[in-house]
Amino acid sequence: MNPAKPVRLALLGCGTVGTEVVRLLHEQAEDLTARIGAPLELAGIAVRRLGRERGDLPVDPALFTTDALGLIKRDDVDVVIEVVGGIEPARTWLVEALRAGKSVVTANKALLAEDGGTLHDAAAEGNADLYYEASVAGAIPLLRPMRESLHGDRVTAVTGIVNGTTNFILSSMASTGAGFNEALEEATELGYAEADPTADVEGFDAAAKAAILASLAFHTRVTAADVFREGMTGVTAGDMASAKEMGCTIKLLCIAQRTADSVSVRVHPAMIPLSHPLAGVGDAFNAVFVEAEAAGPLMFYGRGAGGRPTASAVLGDIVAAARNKLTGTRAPSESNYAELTVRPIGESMTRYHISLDVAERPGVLATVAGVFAQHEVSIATVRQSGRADDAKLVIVTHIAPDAALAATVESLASLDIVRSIASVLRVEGGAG
Ligand SMILES: NC(=O)c1ccc[n+]([C@@H]2O[C@H](COP(=O)([O-])OP(=O)(O)OC[C@H]3O[C@@H](n4cnc5c(N)ncnc54)[C@H](O)[C@@H]3O)[C@@H](O)[C@H]2O)c1
Ligand SMILES: N[C@@H](CCO)C(=O)O
Ligand code: NA
Repeated sequence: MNPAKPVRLALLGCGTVGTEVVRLLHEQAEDLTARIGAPLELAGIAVRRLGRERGDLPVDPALFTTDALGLIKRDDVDVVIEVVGGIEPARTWLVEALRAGKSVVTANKALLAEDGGTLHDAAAEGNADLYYEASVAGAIPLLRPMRESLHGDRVTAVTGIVNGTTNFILSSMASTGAGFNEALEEATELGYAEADPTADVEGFDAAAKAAILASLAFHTRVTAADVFREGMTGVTAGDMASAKEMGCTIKLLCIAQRTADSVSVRVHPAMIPLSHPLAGVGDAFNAVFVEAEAAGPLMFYGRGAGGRPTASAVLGDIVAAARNKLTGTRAPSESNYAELTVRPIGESMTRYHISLDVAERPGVLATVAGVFAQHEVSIATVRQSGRADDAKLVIVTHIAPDAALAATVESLASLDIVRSIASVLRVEGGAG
């Protein structure tokens, strides 16, 4: 029997993830051929600069090029793999590939969340596959279940830890008392962080992933701009200690919820009880809970970052795209029929943990309690610790609209008996 014609790949980017894609393609070549029914062949690897030492990579140095667009346009390229990142020139490259009917495999959550619609439209125009499993939760097979297995059910909520870098930092702060900068430096050395780690610690990366997850879960286009985002750089060792006193820990959570006609999507630090399954998710691991009406609660867990774990997800998409090329079939296209409106953060129901430094005077507690009553926010617990002429109040509320909780904090800040608002953290998962 004639050997099947190879499926030819163009790899764009050869960094933390790209180098591991090259290694896995080499290490698993025989098995991949058996699974696909044809060999995979690298047609070229686009890099930013030639000549950089890549001697340890099992690949012909002649494959490297700085002309990514020229590589994409070659007739002998069937599948384009993008692991460069950023919005441009990645968007231009992928639109060119998709419109030309070439399958695309990408890990680029920033681009998918910023302008996924353009990519999906180009895929429809070129009748091409667009796969992006690696863009959310790294190695975890999460997106294909969301865009295939759960398409017969009604997903109502997706909650989880979807950024490995910040989970590594928060877990280090909670377990070893490590400082923020020290933990971020280690996460960067381990290959978890984005090229600009601000994307991780300010919540942009998690917000991008939340938008992608919400779009798939709720069959409606959600972009990064629709996601309420608060990073974790404001989380202090004091917050972590206060959480521990309450039998809690602090995680950067992504929370996407839908009602009949709308969705709300938010990313922010939150206090969760140590008994919550997400509390035990450490290091750069991710974990995502999906609530579906027929299936009930589902949990996905695994390595959310790192070159090799992420390359596993990229390879899975490459195999799927290659199989489709051989059989002339196509991945499920975008499903955005629901066209749901996006609710503002103020309508989200949550609880707050508020730490105040107040003057040590009679009536302070009554005045503070009056502010909560004024905004119709019910107080669940108050802890007070006095010092010479000032005191610390730690207040945990019952559930209330975020707008009422935020207005309460604003009113407290204007009181002269409130020296400072040391911290404000949302409380999720039945904490406190
Ligand atoms: N690192 C992870 O754990 C991880 C996990 C999931 C998704 N991702 C995503 O995968 C993508 C790549 O991430 P990474 O960690 O490998 O980043 P990286 O910075 O290690 O690698 C990106 C590579 O692209 C190259 N590059 C930049 N501009 C280029 C250009 N114009 N032409 C060719 N090459 C160019 C850079 O030189 C670099 O080698 C990003 O979108 C990232 O968000 C990363
Ligand atoms: N910087 C990202 C990489 C994985 O998407 C993270 O830490 O989760
Ligand atoms: Na994934």
